[in-house]
Amino acid sequence: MCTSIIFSPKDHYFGRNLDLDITFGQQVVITPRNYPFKFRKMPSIGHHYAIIGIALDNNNYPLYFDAANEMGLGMAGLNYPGNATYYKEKEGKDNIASFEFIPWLLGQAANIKEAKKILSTINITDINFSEKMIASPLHWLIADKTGKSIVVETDKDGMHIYDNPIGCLTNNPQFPKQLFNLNNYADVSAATPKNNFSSQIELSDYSRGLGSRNLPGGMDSESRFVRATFNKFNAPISDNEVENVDTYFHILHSVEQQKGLDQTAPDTFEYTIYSDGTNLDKGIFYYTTYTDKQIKVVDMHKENLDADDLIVFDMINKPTFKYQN
Ligand SMILES: C[C@H](CCC(=O)NCCS(=O)(=O)O)[C@H]1CC[C@H]2[C@@H]3[C@H](O)C[C@@H]4C[C@H](O)CC[C@]4(C)[C@H]3C[C@H](O)[C@]12C
Repeated sequence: MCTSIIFSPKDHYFGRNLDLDITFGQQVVITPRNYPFKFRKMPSIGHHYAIIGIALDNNNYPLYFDAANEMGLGMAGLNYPGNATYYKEKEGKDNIASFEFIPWLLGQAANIKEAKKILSTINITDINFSEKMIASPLHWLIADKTGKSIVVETDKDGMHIYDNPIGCLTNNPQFPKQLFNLNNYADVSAATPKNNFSSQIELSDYSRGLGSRNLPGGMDSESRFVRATFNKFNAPISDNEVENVDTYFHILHSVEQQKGLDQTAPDTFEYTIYSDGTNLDKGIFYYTTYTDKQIKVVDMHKENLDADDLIVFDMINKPTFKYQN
């Protein structure tokens, strides 16, 4: 499972937890403006917005999991099994394979308004990247530096583009159902609850935190959707980049999956491989990994964004301890 959010305390931070039971050898990849993006059914784009994010560098082709461009538009693909449907090529449409969707949109759109325009002519096709790497069933959270976000789901009945009023996405079920489910948690609060149970019974607030007792704690996607949304909307807001980045990671880590809790096969467990976030206003990319919670930083503007070759950084995974004696 995965969780993606946009958090807007002052600047806007967009990214995700990537939860899986296998790792692909992903890296931090910057695609500079003059890297030629090739598409299976559309003409190449020789000049485009620069992009930073996590990708699998497959023979010099960036297969992005999540990314943001230099204009402050971000996009993440999350598993959507059983629902995601990709279509046959359609005449008169821009036929884009699911693995090309992130480069196509982030290469050309500066914000949600422009993304919606591009989306109106897209047909997401069922073309596989290769025989070994078949199309993944995904849906996408897309957000910009105004704090707005949308969700794109390609279901059996066609493509849906939903405005996302809460800036959060996990996995199944469909986004409108996830949003509706929040109604069940209207009584969850950061404050000490009042006794609405009965005025005839005396109840005591024997512990702090009783207002959030009914937050769902599971690893499942509905629980993470509710928890991430509650935690985000109750998070402190600061003027300070370091404090805001720190809070952003607290939100993502509050829904992270510890190894051993989500079994996918005998002796195999899904876990949060990495958490990342881009400051959409400044083009600064931050990440942590399961084994190294120290926040790592890659500033896209410190690189030559007019280059034509991918710029790749290995993810730092080594646990860091600060010994005090
Ligand atoms: C599995 C990842 C999503 C994480 C997630 O939602 N996990 C939940 C698993 S589950 O529901 O609980 O089973 C997705 C996100 C981006 C995906 C990758 C990107 O789309 C890039 C390529 C696309 C190729 O078609 C397949 C390999 C791949 C390299 C994808 C592998 C995998 O499907 C990724 C890594």
